[in-house]
Parts: sequence; structure tokens; C-alpha cells
Amino acid sequence: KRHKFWETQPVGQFKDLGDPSLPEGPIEPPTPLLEVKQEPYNLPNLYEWITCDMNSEDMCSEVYNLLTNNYVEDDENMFRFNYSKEFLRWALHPPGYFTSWHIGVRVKSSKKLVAFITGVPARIRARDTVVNMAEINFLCVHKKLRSKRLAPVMIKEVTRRVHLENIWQAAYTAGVVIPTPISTCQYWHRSLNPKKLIDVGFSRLGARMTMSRTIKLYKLPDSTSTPGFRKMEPHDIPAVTRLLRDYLSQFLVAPDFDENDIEHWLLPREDVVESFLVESPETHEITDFCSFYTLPSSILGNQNYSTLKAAYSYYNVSTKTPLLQLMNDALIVAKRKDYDVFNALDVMQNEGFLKELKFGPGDGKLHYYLYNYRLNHVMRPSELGLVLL
Ligand SMILES: CCCCCCCCCCCCCC(=O)CSCCNC(=O)CCNC(=O)[C@H](O)C(C)(C)COP(=O)(O)OP(=O)(O)OC[C@H]1O[C@@H](n2cnc3c(N)ncnc32)[C@H](O)[C@@H]1OP(=O)(O)O
Ligand SMILES: CCOC(=O)c1cnc2ccc(OC)cc2c1SCCC#N
Repeated sequence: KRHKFWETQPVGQFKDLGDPSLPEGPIEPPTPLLEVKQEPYNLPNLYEWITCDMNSEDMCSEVYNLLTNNYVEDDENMFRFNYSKEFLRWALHPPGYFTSWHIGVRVKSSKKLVAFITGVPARIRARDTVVNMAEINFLCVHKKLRSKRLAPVMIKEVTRRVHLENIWQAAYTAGVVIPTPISTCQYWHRSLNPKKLIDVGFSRLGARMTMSRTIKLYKLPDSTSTPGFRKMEPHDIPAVTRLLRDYLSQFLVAPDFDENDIEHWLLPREDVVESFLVESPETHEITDFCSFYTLPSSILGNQNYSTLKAAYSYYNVSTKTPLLQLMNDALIVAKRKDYDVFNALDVMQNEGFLKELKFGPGDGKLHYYLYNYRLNHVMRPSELGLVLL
């Protein structure tokens, strides 16, 4: 397949896959800052760039509306991600964020927002090297402006603005295959509200299964089972940071979280991110951790339902409590909070609980990418310790 844009970019190219002579690490050296293009890339005449301050209620609403109507849909157009405004502000305002990396495109005449792309800074470790990267997300072009090669311009502009901050690598995921995935993961789904998932057409009644038998199959207890299982609180930040850093050190690619990062990404936020830990009743040691983020989806073309309430497994660590038991408690909490489904990728050690806890494999794949950083090893999902929103 010809990738006219991606073949021009410093990313692993399909033709290079077998070539072990190419060294791992940056593909291109940094450009001297004074030589980085100072002015924005040219857009087609009708359009103009806009920097999106997500702390502005109006701007955040415009971004929310663009994504609600034009962001990612599954292959059968059954769902479309419906990130909330609170979630977007959380996702785009981690420690050290740059408003200039939150980029929109407006129609000059109508001022209508028709495209968006974002970056946030992140320290990512690849093998033994910690690299300052940009995590790129929320690339969206209005449905009416597709297939006009706008995406490459969006990507070049966010690249330019990241370069201006002396950052030369990026990490991103996509459902599409472009040069060149560092890993390909699979989504798994655990029904919490099987009746709704069957009504919307996502799940089907199993052979020789009645609805009431299916509801019973997925039934969960009302209360969690692990002694000392509780919500994470601010005073837990140092212990959770230690626990997660130790745990993530086993993976080939993983975030290099410090306490500030943990405070932002893992302290519970209503309807955005939930995190729990196990504090040993005897020793008061924090031995385990689990978390999930809240990403609803619009249900497209169904008379009875408009929104799917989905929880997405985030970072989980088990050192004392069996991972199965820890994640079953996460399912119990999610069910109690009225989620319809609990989703998880087969990354990290998730394969160890997916089948046992009645997750079913999805038909969607998620490909992970690095920009301007070569890894000569296509990773198995279990070697990957990174979850992007
Ligand atoms: C040092 C810092 C570096 C920072 C930058 C790092 C890189 C960041 C990269 C971005 C990471 C984003 C991560 C992220 O946000 C998470 S993945 C979610 C992406 N968004 C959606 O799927 C929303 C619905 N779709 C759309 O809005 C459009 O279809 C988009 C805008 C996706 C493409 O608009 P379009 O109207 O359908 O297409 P054209 O404008 O005509 O352009 C066609 C070209 O775009 C390539 N394409 C298509 N989808 C892509 C995708 N998801 N990543 C990368 N490239 C993608 C495609 O291969 C082709 O190039 P090629 O001819 O070479 O094959
Ligand atoms: C019921 C299981 O499917 C989903 O939760 C879901 C919801 N909304 C989406 C919106 C866009 C979309 O585009 C790929 C997929 C979904 C999916 S399946 C893949 C995500 C997970 N897990």
C-alpha cells in the first residue's frame, strides 16, 4: 500500500522491518531550534489555524461538539466515542502541558471548528532509555472534509509545534495500519449490562441461552471481596508511585511516571478516572492497585438507547492480591456505578484475567506507534506497559 505522506516521515518503514543493521533509537537527529520552521504550515485558503485553550468553556464546547459528531466510530458504525468535556480537560492538561499543542482548524468565514489534533508531553521509557515525547491524540477532521489530505497538514503542524519545545519523539495509537506498528493489541469486552449490549446489537444471545440465563452468567456480587480495598486518596500518591514504577519497569515501553504524573493521571475524578488500592489491614502497606477511565460512546441508530457507559482498564498492579480477584473487584465497582461494559486491552498482564473474568475478544485492533524512534522488535502486547486515552 502506498503511504504517500507516511513514507516521507521519520518512522519505521515497512521495507526496513527486516533490516537489523538499522540502530534502535532516534531516526533523525534534532533540528537546531533556530532552524525549526517558525510559521505555521499553509492550510487551504478557506481555513485558518486556531490554538484551543480548553480552559475556555466556549472553546472546550466547540471541541467537544466536533468530536461528538466526527470522532472515531467502530467499523459497523454502531458506536462513536463521546469523550466528555471534563475528560478532555483532564486528558489535555497533565503536568507541563502546552496550550500551543492543542490545535484546531476553523473555516475563516463561518468560524466553524472543522478539525483538531493534540499533543501532551510525556516521559516514555523505551527499553532502558527515558525519552521526552509528545503523546498525540484526538486527530479529527469533520466528516464533510475527509479525504482532502488535511490530516497530513495537521500532523506536520503539531510536529512543528512539538519541535519548537525541543521534543523530537512522539507516541500514538490508531485503529488503522500505517508505517509502522511497534505492537498490535486487541480490545476485550466484559459485559456488565448484557441486556443492553444485546438490544443495541453488539452482543448476541448465545446458542441455547435465554436472556435471563445470560443476565445470570454475567451477574456480579454487590460488594468487593478484598479486605482493605478502597478508593485512592491524595496521601497514597508516594506509595502508588513506587508500586507503579516498580511494576512498569518490566515492560519494554512504558511511561516513566513521577509523583506529579501519578497525582494527575490516577487520583480519582468523578466520571473521568477511578482508582482503587489494597491497603493491608495488618501492615497498612499498599500492596495492589487498579484503575479504569470513563469513556462513554454515542449509540448510533438505536431507538431505545443513546449512550453506552464504558469503563476502560487503565493501570493495574497486583503484588499480594491475585490479579483475578483484584480485577473482579474492579468489575464489581464498575457494575455498581452503572457501567454497561468494562473494556481492556491485552497489554501488560491483562491476558491473565481476560478469559477467566468472562471478557470476550473484540473485533477491533489497536496499533501502537512511535514517531522518530526505531525499535527493531515488534512487541507482543504483554511487553507493552502504556495505555493512551
Ligand atoms: C515529534 C512530534 C511528532 C508528533 C506527530 C506524531 C505523528 C502523529 C500521527 C497522528 C496520530 C493520531 C492519533 C489519534 O488521534 C488516535 S487515532 C484516531 C484518529 N481519528 C479518527 O479516526 C477520527 C475519525 N476520522 C477522521 O477524523 C479522519 O479520517 C482522519 C483525521 C483520521 C484522517 O483524515 P482523512 O480525511 O480520512 O484522510 P486525509 O486527510 O485525506 O489523509 C490521509 C492520510 O492520513 C493518514 N491517516 C489516516 N488516519 C490516520 C491516523 N489515525 N493516524 C495517522 N495517520 C492517519 C492516511 O494513512 C493517509 O496518509 P498516507 O497516504 O501516508 O497513508
Ligand atoms: C461494547 C464494546 O465496545 C465498546 O465498548 C466500544 C464503544 N465505542 C466505540 C467507539 C468507537 C470505536 O472505534 C474503534 C470502538 C468502540 C467500541 S469497541 C473498541 C473500543 C473498546 N474496547
